[in-house]
Amino acid sequence: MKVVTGSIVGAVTDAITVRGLHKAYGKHVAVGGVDLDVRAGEIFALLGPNGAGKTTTVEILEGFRKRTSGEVTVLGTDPQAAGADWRARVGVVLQSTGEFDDLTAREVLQHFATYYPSAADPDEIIARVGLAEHQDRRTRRLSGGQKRRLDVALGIIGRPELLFLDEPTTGFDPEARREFWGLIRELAATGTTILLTTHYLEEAEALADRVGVLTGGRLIAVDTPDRLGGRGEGEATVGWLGPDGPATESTAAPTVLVARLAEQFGGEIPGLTVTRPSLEDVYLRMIGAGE
Ligand SMILES: Nc1ncnc2c1ncn2[C@@H]1O[C@H](COP(=O)(O)OP(=O)(O)OP(=O)(O)O)[C@@H](O)[C@H]1O
Repeated sequence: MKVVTGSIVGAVTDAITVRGLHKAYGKHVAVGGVDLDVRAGEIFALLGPNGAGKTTTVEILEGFRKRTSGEVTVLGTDPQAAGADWRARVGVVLQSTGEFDDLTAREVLQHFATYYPSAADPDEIIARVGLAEHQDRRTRRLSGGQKRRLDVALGIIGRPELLFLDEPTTGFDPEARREFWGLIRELAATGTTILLTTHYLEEAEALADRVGVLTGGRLIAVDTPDRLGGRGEGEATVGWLGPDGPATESTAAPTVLVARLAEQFGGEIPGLTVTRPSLEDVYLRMIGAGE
């Protein structure tokens, strides 16, 4: 039997389709009309300040919260009405760590593997998340970062088609974060769709095919990290070391300026830099404007 994993728009299959999503907690509108498509196989990062509505949106997509109104399709099904078969196709890594205290990482994974119809080999998953050395340690004795890896392992043990990661690398050291990014890229390369929320702009830049910026319950932009907010098209800043010290100039035509400077200096321009706004620059500008 052919498994249909989402709605088909043109030639692109969508793992997630959201139209006019609203969620209110009493009088407080947490999500105020979000439209979103996440394509099958892509890594999509949802960015936004505290309280923007990311967790609410993601938990509605995961089937953990009920929406007030709007249409949501995840892997071809409305999560609010989905059953165990659908749940087995979706992996979830929540913000808070589960506590299994006296069980070892290996035992926890072996236990959770029994819940899925086609679970991965727990030993392979332990190795993939970099917990092989600590697999026989009681989980209460794992460090914060190691617990987070176990959370990720639990999210992928069922071989999900779609993986939700809520702030996956909070508390990771830089090396662990880079390793984790490698793991996420590997999962995406083998066809897993990934929706992650993060407060780390460099994480979104390193991983995401597309990013969405949510603020005040509204999605104000969706684009590739290098194009978000007109990044790459706007002015660049050219810096160099002039006779009177460091100099900078913002220009829409940096190549022309560099050529002129090269002529002035008769060759190499001392201390030359050409920079565009970082993802963080455009993100901060956007959420500032959205407030
Ligand atoms: N169960 C709830 N009851 C009432 N209000 C809630 C509830 N959950 C969230 N909210 C409110 O809804 C808004 C959106 O919260 P949400 O947790 O979705 O934001 P977030 O973008 O995930 O924030 P963070 O980055 O801090 O995790 C906030 O104003 C929050 O206070």
